[in-house]
Amino acid sequence: MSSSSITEEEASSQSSPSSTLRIALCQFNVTHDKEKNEETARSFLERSKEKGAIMAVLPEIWNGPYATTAFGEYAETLPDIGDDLTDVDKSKWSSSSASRMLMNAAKDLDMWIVGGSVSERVVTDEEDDEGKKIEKIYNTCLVSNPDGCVVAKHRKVHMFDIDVPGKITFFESETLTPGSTVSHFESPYGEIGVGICYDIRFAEYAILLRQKHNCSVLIYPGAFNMVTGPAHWELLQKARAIDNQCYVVTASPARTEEPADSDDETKKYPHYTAWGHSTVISPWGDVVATTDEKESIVIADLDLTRLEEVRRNIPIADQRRTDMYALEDLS
Ligand SMILES: NC(=O)CCC(=O)C(=O)O
Repeated sequence: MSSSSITEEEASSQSSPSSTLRIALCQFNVTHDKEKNEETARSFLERSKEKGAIMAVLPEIWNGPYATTAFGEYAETLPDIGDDLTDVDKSKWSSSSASRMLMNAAKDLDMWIVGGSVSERVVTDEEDDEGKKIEKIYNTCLVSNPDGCVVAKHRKVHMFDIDVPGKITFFESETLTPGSTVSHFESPYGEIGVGICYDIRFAEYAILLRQKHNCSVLIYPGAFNMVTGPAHWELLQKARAIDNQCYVVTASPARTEEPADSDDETKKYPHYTAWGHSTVISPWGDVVATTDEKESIVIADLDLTRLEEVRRNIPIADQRRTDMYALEDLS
């Protein structure tokens, strides 16, 4: 045997995805204090590592308030796919403390991090009537591999623009621009798809991740609310899991109550009450792990052999009537 030969065990681990993925969902209180939020996120990531997680997921908009009027103030210039910590000081995103925290944590802790989302500022080449460059703000998720390198960057595709009179009105598109990529990344656990919160309502997006990009896990950092959370959060996760015979993973901020003190700095932006309940659903539609509204780290072991079993038992992928209907990836 030559010295470059590999054992059968090594060969099988190279040719097929690893079969169990321990994932941690970091559900924590998000405050108005950016620095404090970064410290909290880092400490939840460290605790996830201590619990044996290989991958950790943060919530949607974890570095500041989830409010259309706050997105601009908290926005940062973010790295792109392929960027890592080499020469960060010379990079245009060097002032992004959120990105630095995520990439450093991934490297220090030797973990995959699906970095929830933060608001991203992009200065375009377009100019307004006064010749000033037009800026766009996106709701963006960065995924870092254990080398601290960005392997996916998802800009929320579907804007959370809803009006349920007397209950909840929210228009992300007042300040945010939608992205236009179907986002996924390769990992030792197979291809993993990424969406953000409201994206989970769109079956077509998840179907593309499964059918065109062969994803086994769909991850949605999210922040549902007290109206749609109890009604739709778990059902939507189950629907996407069953439609696509994939694991579906969500991570939400913990629920914080509206502060009573009207002089408080925290009154600067309207309060958004998150539903919480970060969850993992299996390809069969079972709840693998979940929590309530309080701070917690949800740990789940994703058995990837279960995917093959469910797909073999109910072979919808082969039974699809592609002579009757089709879904195209136009992105
Ligand atoms: N942050 C969001 O996209 C919220 C989505 C939501 O609550 C919904 O009902 O959908």
